[in-house]
Amino acid sequence: MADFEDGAREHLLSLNFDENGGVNGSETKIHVKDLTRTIDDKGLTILQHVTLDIPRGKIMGIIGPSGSGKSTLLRALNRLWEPPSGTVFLDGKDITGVDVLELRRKVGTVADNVRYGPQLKGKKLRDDEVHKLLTFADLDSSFFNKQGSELSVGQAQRVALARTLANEPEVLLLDEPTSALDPISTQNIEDVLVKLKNRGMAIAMVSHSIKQIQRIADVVCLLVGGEIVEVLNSNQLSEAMHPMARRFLELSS
Ligand SMILES: Nc1ncnc2c1ncn2[C@@H]1O[C@H](COP(=O)(O)OP(=O)(O)OP(=O)(O)O)[C@@H](O)[C@H]1O
Repeated sequence: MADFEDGAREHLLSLNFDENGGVNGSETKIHVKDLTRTIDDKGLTILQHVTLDIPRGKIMGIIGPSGSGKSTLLRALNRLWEPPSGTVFLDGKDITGVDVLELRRKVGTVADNVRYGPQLKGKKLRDDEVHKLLTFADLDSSFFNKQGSELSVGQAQRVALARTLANEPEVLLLDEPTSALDPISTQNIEDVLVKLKNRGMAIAMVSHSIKQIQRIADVVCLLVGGEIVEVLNSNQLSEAMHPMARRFLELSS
């Protein structure tokens, strides 16, 4: 990253991650088992029997058409809704048995808007740590004192990322994290995500950009109509069999 402070990267990467922390391809961080979500009064099924492993030290891209259940799936992973059937395990432990605040600290979601602006001070970080986290999210220190209403959508996305990282999560859930960013900021954030996964973080990222998935995801999961229809290594995307995956690939080339 061009204007990246060395100290900022070191600070964040020295937070809670395993110092031996290389990539461990096969270790499952989150295991989703037979998750279904229905909205009974509307007769809607949003997720159907979803079973999935989200590995530690990797980026899992989640793709699929609009309304296919991608965000709903992400939100189940830190109990933003409680599944009526199915189980989510974090490090092998059923998340319904984990204190919900502790769970959300470990499994951080980057909200797509920041209504209350940067309030990192409240997290008992020193000012210099706050500045470093903002820098890490490709923002300069002037954002420290800005209100949410003063932020552009893209700035708000980056502030949300900084706020989430301040909690030192072990799992990062990202719902179209760069949808409002210019290509340079997008690249900077992608660089950060790759560094975080290389230090052992498990990252699940919904993205409508196949090119972004090809750039930074290790594994790709395709959701169609609330069902997982294909899981592939991202470098094998061109071998995808499902017609929706093929169509996505065609349109993004
Ligand atoms: N609480 C709810 N009540 C009724 N329908 C819901 C509810 N939450 C989600 N839905 C519906 O479930 C489906 C899946 O929504 P979701 O936001 O998970 O899709 P998505 O794949 O993330 O879509 P997009 O790519 O457009 O963001 C949509 O049809 C949505 O309208």
